[in-house]
Amino acid sequence: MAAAIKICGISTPETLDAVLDAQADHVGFNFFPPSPRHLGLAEASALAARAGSRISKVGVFVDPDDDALRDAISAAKLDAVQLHGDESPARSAAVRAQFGLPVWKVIPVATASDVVRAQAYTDAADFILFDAKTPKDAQLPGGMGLRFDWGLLSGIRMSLPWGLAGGLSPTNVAGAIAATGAPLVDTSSGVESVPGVKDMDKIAAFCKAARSV
Ligand SMILES: O=C(O)c1ccccc1NCC(=O)[C@H](O)[C@H](O)COP(=O)(O)O
Repeated sequence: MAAAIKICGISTPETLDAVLDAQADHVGFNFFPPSPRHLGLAEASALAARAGSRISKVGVFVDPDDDALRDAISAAKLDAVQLHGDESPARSAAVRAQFGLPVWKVIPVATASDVVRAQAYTDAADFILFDAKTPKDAQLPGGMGLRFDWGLLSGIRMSLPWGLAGGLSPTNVAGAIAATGAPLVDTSSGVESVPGVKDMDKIAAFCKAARSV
C-alpha cells in the first residue's frame, strides 16, 4: 500500500490548492510563533475553510498550553494535534482527553534509544512521527531539512501507527519509503524554495515520487 503523505507548513491558498490537487492525505498548519511557517488564527481559519473536509488538517504545536490549543483547534477545525516539543506521555494523554482529537507525538531521533522512547507513548498518543533531532542551539525543533539515519528504524515494531519526517524531498522520498517501510511520509522544507515559501511543483513532485514506490 502506498505511504500516506503529509505536507507540513502550508501558509497560502495557492500552495494549499497544490496540496489538494496532489491529493496528499494530511496538511500541516504551524502554530509555533518562531517558525517561518507560523499561521495566525485568522489565516489558519481561512485556509481551513478553503480545504473543507477534503484533507485532514493537522495542527503543529511546540509545548502548547491549553488556551493555544483550544484557539487553534477551533479556528482551523483541526482533525489532529501534532505535539513537536518536549511533551511527556502524561501531557500527550491529557491533550487527547481534553480536546478529543488524535494526538501525533513527534519523537526526535538521533540514536537507537530515541526510537525506543516512542513506546512510552503507546497509551498516550495515536500516532508517532519520527523526525530528525535538531541541534540544541537550533532555532526550531522541526522543519530544518535535517534527516537522521533511517537504519535506526530497521525492523521496527510499533504498537502505534507511525510516520517518517526529516529532510525528505522529491528526490529522496521514494528511497526513504523503500528503506524504512514508512506508512506515512512528512515534509516541509523539502518542498520549499526558501524557508517558509512552498514550491507548488515540488509539492506535486513529492507526492508523485512517494506514490512511485
Ligand atoms: O516546520 C516548522 O517550521 C516547524 C517548527 C517547529 C516545529 C515543527 C515544525 N515542523 C513540523 C513538521 O512536521 C515538519 O514537516 C518536519 O519537522 C520535517 O521538516 P523538514 O525536515 O523540513 O521536512
